[in-house]
Amino acid sequence: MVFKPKSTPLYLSGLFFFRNSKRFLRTISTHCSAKYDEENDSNHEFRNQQHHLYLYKSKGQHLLTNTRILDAIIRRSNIAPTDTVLEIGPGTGNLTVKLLEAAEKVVAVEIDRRMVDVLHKRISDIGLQDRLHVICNDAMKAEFPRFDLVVANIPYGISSPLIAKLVYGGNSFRSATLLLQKEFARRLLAKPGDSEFNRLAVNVKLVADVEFVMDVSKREFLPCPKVDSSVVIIRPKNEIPDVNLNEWCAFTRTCFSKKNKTLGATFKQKKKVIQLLKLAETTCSMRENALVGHNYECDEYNDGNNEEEDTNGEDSFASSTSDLELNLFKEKIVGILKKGGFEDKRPSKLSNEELLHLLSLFNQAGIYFHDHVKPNDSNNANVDFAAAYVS
Ligand SMILES: C[S@@+](CC[C@H](N)C(=O)[O-])C[C@H]1O[C@@H](n2cnc3c(N)ncnc32)[C@H](O)[C@@H]1O
Repeated sequence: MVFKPKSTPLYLSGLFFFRNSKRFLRTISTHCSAKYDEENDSNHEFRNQQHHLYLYKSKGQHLLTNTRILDAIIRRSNIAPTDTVLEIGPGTGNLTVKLLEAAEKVVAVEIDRRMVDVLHKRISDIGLQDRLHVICNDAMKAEFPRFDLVVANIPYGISSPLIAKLVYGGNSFRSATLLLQKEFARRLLAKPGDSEFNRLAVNVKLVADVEFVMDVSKREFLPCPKVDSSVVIIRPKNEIPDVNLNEWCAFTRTCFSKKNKTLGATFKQKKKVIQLLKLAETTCSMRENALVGHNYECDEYNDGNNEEEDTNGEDSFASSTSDLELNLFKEKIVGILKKGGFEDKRPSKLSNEELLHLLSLFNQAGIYFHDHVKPNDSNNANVDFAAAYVS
């Protein structure tokens, strides 16, 4: 039987309706004319003309409408009836309704006030408003209350910083089931030696395990995006290696700055040698000051992670440093790489254990990558999670 769309306009609530038939979904999608109005809208908005609802591409507003997939996400998330679930980007609430059926409470963080209004109305209509707490804010700025799990179809534009915020931001939770752009999910799941292996995977793997759940076709969203998606589950590890996380993130940033170059080539660059020498001297003087009880402020130094900001400081530092000093320091670096057998290795082929070993060799030799390393700074209390992600 072929579904024939009614000629009457589809109301906003049409975006809530679930159908298992893909044919129906495609028909709905065409019929509701959530269309990409490129001629009239240079801001690339999707425009639902009948309902005056604009779905912003820039906010990643692609609503997941297939019940079968929503149910599979809920099933794989292992939600207990006592759980508080954090949902980032609830939109009109297709997933939120199902989360509320499975969990005790849902905390939803949504940036778009119009979506929040629609969500409140929808959840009140089914009488579940007491168990929903909505925070109308940017998920990257919001402070998350306590939660047990994350389950979300997130806006893909914030995938990297959001994952860094979750796994490095000091929250304690069991797992995060996330719908991500397929290519991004592949990068997150990549292993050493895979062509997609990168710093994001390395940083996430240090503190969490990532499991692939399923691919989701772009046809399951309204309006249809250009890319396919995948669901993954991220589970924070119970035990993480004893390493300063800020130091680790700065180290992997250096190693993967040219991920297909050998570590020897990366570390021998003059700019890198100057940067590390400056950090080594800073750290050394910080330690000396700490020993005599001084309070030190490092405002005059950059964090070593922003290469552009570093340039000025390094120029003046370089001009006050002799070539001999620089060469000696470069030899020290190369000696460490050789000692560990890393000089000809490429970072994209190294396991986290190997990278941790190299970092410990550097640190033992007084070479640091993050400029706030203090003698006993091992509790990682203030991890700069923003430094952990790759844009
Ligand atoms: C892909 S849609 C998902 C909607 C809904 N969860 C679903 O599956 O149908 C992403 C949602 O995230 C919201 N959003 C976009 N950027 C955000 C941000 N920085 N913080 C919080 N929410 C955001 C959008 O307004 C949109 O409602």
